[in-house]
Amino acid sequence: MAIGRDPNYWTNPQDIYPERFLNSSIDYKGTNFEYVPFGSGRRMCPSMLFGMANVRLGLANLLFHFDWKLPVRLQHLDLTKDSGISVSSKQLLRLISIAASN
Ligand code: HEM
Repeated sequence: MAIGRDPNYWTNPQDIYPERFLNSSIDYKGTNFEYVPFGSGRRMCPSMLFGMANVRLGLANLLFHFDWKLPVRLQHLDLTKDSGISVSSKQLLRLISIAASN
């Protein structure tokens, strides 16, 4: 089981529910061991800040320039995991982009 999906620490861990992080004290910086996207301790990712800046910059640009829709209902997304060294989805996540009018 992936650390970030342990039901001992997360309510409905398989659900897509980003709001779970609102008003939560859990962050990604390596001291909350139920959520360690960059690892923790002396071997944790040395590029955490660079990585976060790039994720935020890319995401902000995509959200600024496009409106996004799912082709299926959120509940119908197939979240089956692929096997491998890191967690990824077996099915591609397909989205519909609509040029924003800003
Ligand atoms: C969002 C982007 C990134 C994520 C989620 C991420 C995540 C991780 C994770 C989980 C580890 C293993 C930590 C551990 O063993 O405890 C790691 C290690 C590492 N990452 Fe990243 N990383 C990201 C971006 C980057 C970038 C952009 C670079 C380089 C420019 C980088 C360089 C490294 C290096 C060199 C290590 C090995 C550190 C060591 O073993 O001492 N990472 N990263």
